Amino acid sequence: MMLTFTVVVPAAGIGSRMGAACPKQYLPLAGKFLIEHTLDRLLSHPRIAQVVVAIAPDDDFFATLPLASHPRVSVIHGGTVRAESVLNGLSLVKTEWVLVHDAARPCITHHDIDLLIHEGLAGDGGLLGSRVRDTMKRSDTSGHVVRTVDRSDLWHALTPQFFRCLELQQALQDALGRGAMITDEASAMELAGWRPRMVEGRADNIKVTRPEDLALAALFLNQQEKET
Ligand SMILES: Nc1ccn([C@@H]2O[C@H](COP(=O)(O)OP(=O)(O)OP(=O)(O)O)[C@@H](O)[C@H]2O)c(=O)n1
Ligand SMILES: C[C@](O)(CO)[C@H](O)COP(=O)(O)O
Repeated sequence: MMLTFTVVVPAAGIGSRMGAACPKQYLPLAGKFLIEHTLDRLLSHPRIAQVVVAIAPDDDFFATLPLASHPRVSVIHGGTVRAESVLNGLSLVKTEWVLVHDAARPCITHHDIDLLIHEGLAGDGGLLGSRVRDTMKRSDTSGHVVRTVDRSDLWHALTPQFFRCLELQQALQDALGRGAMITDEASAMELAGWRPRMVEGRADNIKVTRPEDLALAALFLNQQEKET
């Protein structure tokens, strides 16, 4: 019997760095809304049984999308920070393992999802990442370079991130309770003493964050279509 999973999609952000008139997940991208690309990629994966989308309490747009009535899509209200949105989403998860994937990452591929599941199941779970390619610098508060940082084991943390649901719930609750700075699920799991696996994924699995990212995401989506 093939193990299937739920994906929690945090989609309750406002996209402040995008500076658009609407939250970035609802910006047009390659013929549909950004979030529709992300959800289509997830729902078309054979091992994804359910997608739980965490939307902002005042989001009345998601309900207008055809995907809102998809039988394998559930909706819940997100929180004021991403970790709260994820935690709310986890309350609807019925599978032992859960993936968490940003709504703002539409270029995720099935191959990378398969890689993450395979590696994550062998241990405490894991996350997709891409190795840093540039020379890395640390600056001081005045914006002057302080020193060059050894990049040999530095990664960009991506999503999906993949963990046992109960362990992730506990780790997020503990981290939020301690007021810890949690920007991804792995940081909560690390704080709880787990050792998430870093799984090298595609660097085109970008998070659409700033205006210039939209054209890049369109290019990557188009390129990926040609690869299939
Ligand atoms: N309270 C929040 C904040 C963010 N997110 C989601 O987390 C993902 C990654 O966060 P980010 O790229 O930072 O999105 P925003 O918070 O919307 O962007 P910004 O920081 O520029 O406002 C996004 O899909 C976003 O919708 C969420 O569900 N709940
Ligand atoms: C989870 C994440 O995509 C990992 O890189 C990222 O932390 C989410 O974006 P944010 O700007 O940190 O909310």
